[in-house]
Amino acid sequence: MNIALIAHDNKKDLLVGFATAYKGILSNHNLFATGTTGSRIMNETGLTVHRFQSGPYGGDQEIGALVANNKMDIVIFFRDPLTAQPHEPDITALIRLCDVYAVPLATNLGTAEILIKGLERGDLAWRTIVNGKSGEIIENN
Ligand SMILES: O=C(CO)COP(=O)(O)O
Repeated sequence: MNIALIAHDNKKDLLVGFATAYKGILSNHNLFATGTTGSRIMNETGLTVHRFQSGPYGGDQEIGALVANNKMDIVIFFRDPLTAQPHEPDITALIRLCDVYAVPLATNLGTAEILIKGLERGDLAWRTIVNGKSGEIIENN
């Protein structure tokens, strides 16, 4: 499965902790992230992550494009609800596209844990059936 990992600055520690805790599961999948989030996950967990632009420079939109092409299976986006972001329209657009395409989206730790445990249990196998085998969208991740 293709999994996007994104966190705003105040949530990056939380996402790195999440990625560390679930490294065993995440390492079986293709991971994608916005720029700074991806760097931190790679440096602090050792996981391989394909990095897009930083969020304010278009990273959310790049991930949104994959969602719109049904090539992203899960989005874990720990957004910061207490801090205004300069690229708020991009954030809203990504969340909207997840809803348009019924892509499982977790915006907080509680939901992310349920999602990752469901992934491990095979609850998301329907996505492979619907979309075909994922993982070939970007070879050099
Ligand atoms: O701003 C972001 C998501 O909206 C995250 O971007 P970075 O991972 O580059 O900090």
